[in-house]
Amino acid sequence: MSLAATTPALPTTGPVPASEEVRGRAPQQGAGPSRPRVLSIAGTDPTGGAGIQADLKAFAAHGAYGMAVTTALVAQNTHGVRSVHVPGAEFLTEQLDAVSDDVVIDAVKIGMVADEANARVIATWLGRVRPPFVVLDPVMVATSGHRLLDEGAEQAVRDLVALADLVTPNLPELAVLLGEPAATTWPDALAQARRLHAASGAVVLLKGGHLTGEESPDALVGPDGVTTFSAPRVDTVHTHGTGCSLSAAVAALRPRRDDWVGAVRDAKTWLTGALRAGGVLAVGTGHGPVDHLAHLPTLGLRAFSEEAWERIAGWREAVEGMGFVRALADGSLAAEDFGFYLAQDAAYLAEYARVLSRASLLAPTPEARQFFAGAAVESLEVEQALHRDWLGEHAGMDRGAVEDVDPSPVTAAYTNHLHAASNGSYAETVAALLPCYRLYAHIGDVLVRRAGDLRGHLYARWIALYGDPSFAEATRTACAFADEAARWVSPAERERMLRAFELSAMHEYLFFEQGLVRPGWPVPPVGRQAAQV
Ligand SMILES: Nc1ncnc2c1ncn2[C@@H]1O[C@H](COP(=O)(O)OP(=O)(O)OP(=O)(O)O)[C@@H](O)[C@H]1O
Ligand SMILES: Cc1ncc(COP(=O)(O)O)c(N)n1
Repeated sequence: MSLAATTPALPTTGPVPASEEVRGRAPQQGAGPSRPRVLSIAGTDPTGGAGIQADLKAFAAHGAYGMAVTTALVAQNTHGVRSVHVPGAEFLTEQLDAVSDDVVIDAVKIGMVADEANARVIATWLGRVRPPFVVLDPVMVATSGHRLLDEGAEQAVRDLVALADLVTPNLPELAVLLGEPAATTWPDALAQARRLHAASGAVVLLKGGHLTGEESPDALVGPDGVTTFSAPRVDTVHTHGTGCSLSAAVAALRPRRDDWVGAVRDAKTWLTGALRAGGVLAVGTGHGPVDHLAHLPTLGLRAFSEEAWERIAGWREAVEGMGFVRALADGSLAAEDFGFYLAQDAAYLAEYARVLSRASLLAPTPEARQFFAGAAVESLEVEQALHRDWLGEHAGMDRGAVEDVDPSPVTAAYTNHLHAASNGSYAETVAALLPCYRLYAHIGDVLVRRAGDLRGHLYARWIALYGDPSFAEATRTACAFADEAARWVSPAERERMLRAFELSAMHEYLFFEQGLVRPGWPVPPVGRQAAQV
């Protein structure tokens, strides 16, 4: 999202915040409340995409404490509105007073008011209880075409606009508020928004969702001019409740931002992500909702390492069944093939250690930093040295040649993937590193099982190393760190983690495979027949 034209910050309009003293109580001392307390005054949507239900999700998504007063009960779903029940002005007053007699309200968002009597109640309440930030979404007609505001109540909503700090009309609503025909171009809509601001004093957030084009622009029009917010138009039919969600997000953000520009910029960035993720929510068969929580970790998901392990079931089976692993288990693997494999493993571990170091650098806790730094040292010092000793002393390779061995294209592709993942987040880095632990520990088990009695086995020491309980323990720790990292990422990042894990598993397969299939690649010199290793 870019700011196409930026003007200086719009000042906060509206009278002085309601303080606790106004309500006859001692002001709070010390630290302020941990979250903004934000109220939605709106209608309902039992399918959860619009109205109060959407507002509460948008509040929560922005870390606000959400409250809600109901103007109307709406029987609706993703296809449209079936009927509307308005409990009435008296009950609305009781709800509003019940909240404001008890709770300090840091911001209020007003959506569907339903009828003139409700609008008048809200206007009276605002005159008495004036939250510091008042956002009005002048809901009139649902996307489905159903009226959500009585005909004849339009003047009452115009009066509410004059009491609001921010009003968020779409193009048809803007036209109704001005008593003019709807604008069909963005410049015409901006001119109308200027007129509404001049007539009402409220800052206008003009929404361009109803236009067509590559972008879905919005604009703040206030005393200091126009600030345009441009975001890519998401190709989706799931736009139910976007207006509700945007205005609620702005109300939730405003107490923690310096001005409306800051609040709208962040709310719009969030909404674009929520629109992108809405398609896979699978709520209803009509115009579905956006995913209000697209950016948040999902606490209910399974452990990452379990889900990832299941995802690679195919690769796992393929590795278990491959000729290289079978030959290693029954001892029939040619020394030359084993030598090539070990030399590539040494080349791989040198890079693997660098990515482990990067994981240590990115790790959020001392325990994780220590684990990955330790693993990097181990990779470099122990495993590489072991490989060199084995190759030099047992597999008959020249020690210098092993140290200099170039990574094969397969090895290079694997380590390039690891380095690329480590340019992402800590979570992605750990996810990419994990298959090396997990698959090796697994293959170690498979080898130990298949080889049976290791006495006299040509590759006994190697098999014993990977079947070692301490390696299994390190694998469990690495999984635990990956699971912990995954708890705090958004669904999109979790998907990147899974993809990184899956790609590493695929590279593991190819890495084993090159032990037997390596057409035309430079093979390090292997002189003598391997002694038992
Ligand atoms: N397809 C889209 N891609 C990106 N942003 C969109 C899209 N559709 C709407 N928006 C954005 O969603 C917000 C709401 O815009 P819109 O003009 O649709 O308001 P609305 O008609 O009041 O919404 P609602 O659908 O809830 O009635 C604006 O920020 C708008 O730019
Ligand atoms: C209670 C309520 N408030 C607002 C809307 C508008 O949302 P949309 O235009 O996306 O249907 C709605 N459908 N229901």
